[in-house]
Amino acid sequence: MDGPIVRIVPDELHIQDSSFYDTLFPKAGRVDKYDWMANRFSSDLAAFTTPSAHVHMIRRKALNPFFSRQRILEFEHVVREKVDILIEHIDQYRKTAQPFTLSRGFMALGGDVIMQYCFSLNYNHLNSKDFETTFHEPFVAISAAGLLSLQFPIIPKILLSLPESLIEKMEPAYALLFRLQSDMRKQISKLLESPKGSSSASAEESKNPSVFSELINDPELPPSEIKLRRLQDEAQVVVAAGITTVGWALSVGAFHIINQPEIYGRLRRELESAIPDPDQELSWSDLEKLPYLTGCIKEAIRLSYPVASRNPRLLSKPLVYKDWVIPPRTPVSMTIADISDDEEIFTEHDKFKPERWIGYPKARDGSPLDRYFVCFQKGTRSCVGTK
Ligand code: HEM
Repeated sequence: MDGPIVRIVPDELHIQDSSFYDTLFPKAGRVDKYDWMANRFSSDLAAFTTPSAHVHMIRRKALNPFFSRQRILEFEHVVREKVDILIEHIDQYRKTAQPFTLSRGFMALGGDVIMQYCFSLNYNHLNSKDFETTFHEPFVAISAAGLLSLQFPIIPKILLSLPESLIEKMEPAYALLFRLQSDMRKQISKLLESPKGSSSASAEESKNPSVFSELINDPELPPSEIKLRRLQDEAQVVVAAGITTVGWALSVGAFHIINQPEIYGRLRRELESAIPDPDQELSWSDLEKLPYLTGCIKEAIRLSYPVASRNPRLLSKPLVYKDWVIPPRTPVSMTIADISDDEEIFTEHDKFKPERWIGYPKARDGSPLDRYFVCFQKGTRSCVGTK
């Protein structure tokens, strides 16, 4: 097994060449996913799992407005409220000199923010004792089951036919997942039953309408797309995709910053000079202009390896790679970690080096380093939650 192209399973090729990423994940044109992989998380009707580029486009178009920069900025005050709760708890641990697991705090934060945004529901994981309750365990259990389901697609079907109480005994982490699914079902059913154009009672309670209360009223979505099962799949994927990625990136970033006094000191100095009065908050629009903070965020995401699996794509046109021409619709994959770990691009790739992102850095091949920041993937099927 040598060279940049490897046939990793009988019908799939894998390419290891960072400069080819933009070609396999283009910004336009028909890019299908591999249908063999669609149902491994038992949510085959979500935009993320949809194999067909055409159906994906319909689903993605409906999701995009909720994740625009403007919409996220309007929600900033809620994120701050939740962050303040986390900080209060950390302060208590500090005062009482009690150890605690910071990564659990970040998972709780991610869960509370995303459930509030998507459903106007407050799961209040941030106030569970020692952040005991988070979505971390159920989503890890789903990911592990997903690997098995990929090879044995019968498994999710069998699991889904068993009583929930039995599955909970086999894997207790599923208890929280079932609660989440049941809440989503109830919430979506309530929204579906409410007259078109009106928002649900729970959405009214919130200062912000929720993603799903609006999605259901999207006039451009065909009726077949506004069905309970389909919306439940979408909700589960949005929640799963957002919580563990963000929670883990924050944990990895905090680990490196806390353990390296030089990095901690430089970040602190940048923040202190930008926020001379700690009672005067700086908005996200101002924070994102701070170069060292931005470098820390990018390194945290790069080194958290958010999506570690390979990502096969099927393109409708022949793919030309060096001397090879790959026939249309051949599943071809690349893996984000291969690019994030490419020593030719990120020297000392395993080191947390925020300064590598400062200024307008270039990779050795002369392209902007940002070209190789592929943690959100690229092109038509890249992450919807980048803002
Ligand atoms: C550090 C943060 C995050 C990273 C690094 C990340 C990374 C990714 C990647 C690599 C994909 C493509 C996966 C694939 O196709 O196999 C993806 C898709 C997706 N992400 Fe994220 N994500 C992050 C945060 C979020 C957040 C906060 C949300 C929403 C609350 C979100 C929602 C989604 C959705 C819905 C998709 C599917 C998009 C589609 O197929 O059109 N992600 N993400």
